[in-house]
Amino acid sequence: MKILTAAEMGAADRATADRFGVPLRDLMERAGASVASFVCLRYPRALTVCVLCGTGNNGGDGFVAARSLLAAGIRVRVVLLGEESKLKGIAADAFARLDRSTIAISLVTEDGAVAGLRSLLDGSDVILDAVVGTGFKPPLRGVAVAVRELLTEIRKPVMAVDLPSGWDADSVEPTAEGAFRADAVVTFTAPKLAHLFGHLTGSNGFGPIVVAPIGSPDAAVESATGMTWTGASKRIFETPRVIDSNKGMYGHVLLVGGAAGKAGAPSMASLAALRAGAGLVTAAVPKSILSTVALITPELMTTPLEEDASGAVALMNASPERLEKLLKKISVIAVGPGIGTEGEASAFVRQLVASTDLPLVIDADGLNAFKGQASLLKDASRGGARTIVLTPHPGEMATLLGMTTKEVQAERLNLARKFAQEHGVTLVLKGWRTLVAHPNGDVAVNTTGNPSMAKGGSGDILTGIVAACLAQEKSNVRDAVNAAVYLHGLAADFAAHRMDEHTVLATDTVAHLSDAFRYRTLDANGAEWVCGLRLG
Ligand SMILES: NC(=O)C1=CN([C@@H]2O[C@H](COP(=O)(O)OP(=O)(O)OC[C@H]3O[C@@H](n4cnc5c(N)ncnc54)[C@H](OP(=O)(O)O)[C@@H]3O)[C@@H](O)[C@H]2O)[C@@H](O)CC1
Ligand SMILES: [K+]
Repeated sequence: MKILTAAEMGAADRATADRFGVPLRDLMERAGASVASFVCLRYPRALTVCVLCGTGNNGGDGFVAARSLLAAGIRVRVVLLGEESKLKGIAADAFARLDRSTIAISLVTEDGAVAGLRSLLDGSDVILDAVVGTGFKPPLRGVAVAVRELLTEIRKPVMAVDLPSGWDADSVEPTAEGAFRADAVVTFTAPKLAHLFGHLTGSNGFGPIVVAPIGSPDAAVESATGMTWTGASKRIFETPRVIDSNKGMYGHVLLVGGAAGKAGAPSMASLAALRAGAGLVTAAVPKSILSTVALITPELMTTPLEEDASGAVALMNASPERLEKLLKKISVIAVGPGIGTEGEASAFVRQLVASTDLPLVIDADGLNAFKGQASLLKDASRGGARTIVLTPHPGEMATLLGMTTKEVQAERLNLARKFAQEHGVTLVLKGWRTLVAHPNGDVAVNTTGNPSMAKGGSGDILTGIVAACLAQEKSNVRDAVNAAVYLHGLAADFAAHRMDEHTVLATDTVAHLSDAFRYRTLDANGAEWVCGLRLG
């Protein structure tokens, strides 16, 4: 699923009309109807809905939604914010089609009249915000400002049509000064940048944002930014496995990590790789922790690595003879969890990365082994011809780039894209809205995950899931990594839903992977939930 700018959305709408013969009026009809359907699905007990409409086409969607809600047996009140004479084209037509004998319409043209809306809003079960959408550029002006202030005082759910009014559709910032509050958003055809980057819904940004199809064919939707949504890639894991499956078909993950006293990280990564569907998982860890790592689950195979004097993985493990033995029949290597930077560990990691053609996932201190030497990763990836996936958190990314974490966070999107392109790697930059930057410059934005993941072990679990997804989908690196990131956050969302977010452990996320794999993002109306956990 592509992510569009406001201009690209407008172009898609026009192309739908001009090249595919679907009148804009029909698009508006479907947009309004899909908003009404979502209200009925989300708020089945709503008896009265108030629709706040602007004078542009966003307001037009609101008029159509009002008509559809009435047809569904809901009492509807429409408030037009602005002069009726400003309505034009399809929005004016939609307004004219409202039956004033069944729908009460209020006109509000000046600030002084806004206070009078309070009882109307208080008496509604749901409020629809159809004031401005993708045609808006900040700052908000006119009566819309007073209405926004009034809404902050009213404790009724607000559902935004297309965008919460006041958000710039092209914003990649997490917050927007002066935007309407929203508990849910229904947008159309494709998400815009703000839908995936912003905290649009609820106090934490966890309310639903759904994308309703309204009749624009894929060929009419073009994006120049190369931005996509990770969730769409999860489809690759939604078809049942072939009936005569065997473990050889789902790959053999070799998890390399650990050090004396650091058995937890490789154990958790291995467990996650098994749960995420790898056919076989072997943990190669220093021999002094091998028996501890093996205890994580009996399905895990283990192989001992020699230790140096500090208890770290010794460089001799990367000799050609030892590597040949270690990597036999392996499909994906994940290196880094718990490996540390003591002793010979970093030299071992660099030697391993340089000595094999196998797909690699590099995490944690596996990444820190390349501090000041990121060009070695470029050499190893051979311009993207070989699969290397890096999974840094912002601090590890900062180390790789020789920058501060703050500088990385300020430029996440551009830095991730540039690094992936320049080094020919797939880069997973973790954090709120994890980014998956691909070697060709495309970037997928992830919308799952929550603050319960801010705990030791989360990164190790992701490493295991990425490796397992790659092992199962070796020829489809892009979808495998996007899906892994999405599934990891989704499993944590299920864990946080069932438990208090403070109490969720990284291994609880593994325990909820099954919910994540079974989850479907399409609702009964055919709308795609790009944000928010769809339950029931
Ligand atoms: N294109 C299509 O085919 C389809 C489009 N669809 C729908 O159309 C929406 C886009 O419609 P749009 O382009 O008319 O813009 P829109 O968001 O209503 O804003 C324009 C209005 O806002 C006003 N306004 C502007 N800035 C403002 C400010 N700072 N502060 C206050 N007001 C401000 C501006 O007032 P003016 O500047 O004229 O005084 C004008 O009245 C899109 O979000 C989707 O919902 C769907 O039906 C599917 C088919
Ligand atoms: K809106």
